[in-house]
Amino acid sequence: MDRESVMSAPPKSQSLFQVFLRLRPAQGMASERFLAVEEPDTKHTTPKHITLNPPNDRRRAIEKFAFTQVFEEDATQLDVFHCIGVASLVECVLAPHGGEGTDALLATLGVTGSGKTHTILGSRSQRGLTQLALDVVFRSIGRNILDCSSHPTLEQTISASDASEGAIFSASAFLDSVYADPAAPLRASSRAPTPMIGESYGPAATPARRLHRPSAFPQQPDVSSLSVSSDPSSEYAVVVSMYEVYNDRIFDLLTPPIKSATTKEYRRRPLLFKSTETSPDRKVVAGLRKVLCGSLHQALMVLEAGLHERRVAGTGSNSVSSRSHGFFCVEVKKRAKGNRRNGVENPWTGSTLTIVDLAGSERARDAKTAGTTLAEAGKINESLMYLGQCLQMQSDAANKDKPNLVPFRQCKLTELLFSNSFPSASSYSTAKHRNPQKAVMIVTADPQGDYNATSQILRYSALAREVTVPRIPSITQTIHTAPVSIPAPQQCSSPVGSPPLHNRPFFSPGSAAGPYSQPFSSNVQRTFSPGSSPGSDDHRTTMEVAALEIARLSEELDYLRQAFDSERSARQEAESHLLSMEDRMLELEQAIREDCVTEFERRLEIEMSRWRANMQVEVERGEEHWGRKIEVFERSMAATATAPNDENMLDNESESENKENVLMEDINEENERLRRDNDILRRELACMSPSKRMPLQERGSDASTGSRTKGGDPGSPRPGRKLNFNPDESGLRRKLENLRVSDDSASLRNSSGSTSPKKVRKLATKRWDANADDDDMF
Ligand SMILES: Nc1ncnc2c1ncn2[C@@H]1O[C@H](COP(=O)(O)OP(=O)(O)OP(=O)(O)O)[C@@H](O)[C@H]1O
Repeated sequence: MDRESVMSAPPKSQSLFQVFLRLRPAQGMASERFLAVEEPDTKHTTPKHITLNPPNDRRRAIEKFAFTQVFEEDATQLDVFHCIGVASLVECVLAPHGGEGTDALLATLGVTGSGKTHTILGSRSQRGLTQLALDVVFRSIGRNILDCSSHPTLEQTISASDASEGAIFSASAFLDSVYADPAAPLRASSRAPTPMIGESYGPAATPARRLHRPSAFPQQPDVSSLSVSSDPSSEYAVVVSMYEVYNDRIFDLLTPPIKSATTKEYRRRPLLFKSTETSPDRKVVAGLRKVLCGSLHQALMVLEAGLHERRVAGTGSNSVSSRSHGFFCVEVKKRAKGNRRNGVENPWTGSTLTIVDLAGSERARDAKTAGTTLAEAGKINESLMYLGQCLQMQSDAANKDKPNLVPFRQCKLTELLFSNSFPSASSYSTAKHRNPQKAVMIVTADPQGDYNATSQILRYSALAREVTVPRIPSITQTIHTAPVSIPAPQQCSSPVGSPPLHNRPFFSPGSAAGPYSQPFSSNVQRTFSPGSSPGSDDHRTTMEVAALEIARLSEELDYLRQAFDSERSARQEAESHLLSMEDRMLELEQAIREDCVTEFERRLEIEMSRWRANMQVEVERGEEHWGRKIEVFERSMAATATAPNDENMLDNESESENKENVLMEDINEENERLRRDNDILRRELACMSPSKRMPLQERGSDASTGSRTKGGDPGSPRPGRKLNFNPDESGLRRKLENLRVSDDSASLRNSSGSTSPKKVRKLATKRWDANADDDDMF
């Protein structure tokens, strides 16, 4: 099956991308050039093939790649614009012959710093393919374009027909919200580095800061003479939207970031790529902000605003390196001219030209990236690896009867690029069938840049590849021939461009073990040295096998190096995340500890003050009690001294002795009880460690419950009774009652010094001094 028949075959076997190669001119100190462009053969006028000569490594295979066309260093933006057929892509979108248009995709792919952004977005003096394509779109639609200012319902009708549930804005409203006063000083055009960390925005990039309106855009190259056909019976509206894929998530570039309530940082909300109610068979980026542009100038202003929000950073490989895959979408909406039918507006249909500036693959070692930028690079490399696999598969599918499934769901980038390129199951069943999108990929390369990274990109993006194994001199030859000259690599035995070129050994289809597990097979050209004798065939074969193995291993090594880079960056990302989590945990632990200490000290202080107050009450109570005792004793002594006559003397003496005995008895009892209480208090004080004590409330209730359950008087002292520290007044009073001397002494106190004779009992006499020790306790 030749290439033409492959391309015209039904969608299942269609190659999705035309692939062009653009070489970047040398800048600064040029190192050794490893890429050579082959002269076109007689049938072609433009070069299509390049050769990659591994620098300083004669053991590595020489690779030859075929592209739709190769643009050399001197090719201008206009050359690229014309040759890749941007005008025909625009024409497909405009659908000049009626009906729905065809979606078109234009993307750049390459190593970092190889010129992708230059090609797509141009520079301060040169327009890129995006600006040129927009120019052609507006020029071609001409007067058939509808504008919000002249058609007030335009916004509303477009919004109603929009499948992506986007928010439609008129250009004037959007630009007024983004740009400062038109009279404000001018800002140079083209993107500026945005100081963003992760997905948050630093103070310099807050939405409060409005941009300065660019006064003029570059006018070169000029395409004013170029316009393509549009449908004269239709009227058009142009809707522009922009988003980026950063760390595998989609962010709208035209929606301002929102300030987070918790972190106070400005953040964008990631969007979903999904099927909606109005587009069940097609995935769309849902919820995008879209701007209705009535002129080229408005569209360029929107582009400028979106580019300002795109993530870029300076790396060791490129001073303004794109850190995300940027998508710029020009939706051309179209409807039949004329009056409404039955009062209903004619329906809008539409096709989209999507222009993609992919972030470049990079090696951490060369780019000297670290932290967030290194983690970004890991994600970029990973998504580009998946893109490479998809390109490989779709190309293999184009050359086989039984197509392989393109694994485009592995990351957001490939989902966005491929998921709508194939007819969905539902669109097979329904009559409505969209034309498959037309896609052009421009691979950019620096012929003096990073050989390994360039070779890797070319391997999976080229339309075809051939490998020439270098001839390695035999050992005998080396010994017997002196001096030894390094033989030049053999040329391919078949010219590049012949039908088998569509085979690509890298990322072999159906290889479950990964891209590096498949040895070279189909298109390795075995080369034979013309000077070798037939007798050395065995040896030569062995050497060739060894050379093949070396080539395979070096390729495997390249892949592993790349995988290692991305793994390392992922690990570093995880490690930095872990570290920040550990810091957070330490902070939390510290805060909790401080809270605990404060709470503990507060409670301790409360306990101490309660304890001090109780002690004070006890001391006062004891003093009062002994005061009364002494008073009673003094009174009784005075009564004895003032006895009226001798006859009663004996009686009085005996009565006084009895009273004294009773008093001593009471005092002894009271002493006994107070000693017990005192012991209890001492014991309690001894074990009064704040951490071991129950909360006061609990203990208070325990004590009271305990005395109730024993059925006795809660106020009567018992061995083992706990002190009640209940802070409320009634508890305190109860406790004081418990500590009262006795009923007798209470009655003594109540009668204010008049001892009642009824309560006097005769008991064995006890010596006062025998109890003197008891007093020491107070
Ligand atoms: N064809 C060209 N002619 C002149 N200058 C070029 C060309 N291609 C690239 N450059 C210059 O090379 C530098 C790097 O180019 P650019 O930023 O486009 O690289 P990139 O591939 O987009 O890198 P990254 O992936 O890191 O964003 C820029 O200064 C750019 O102006």
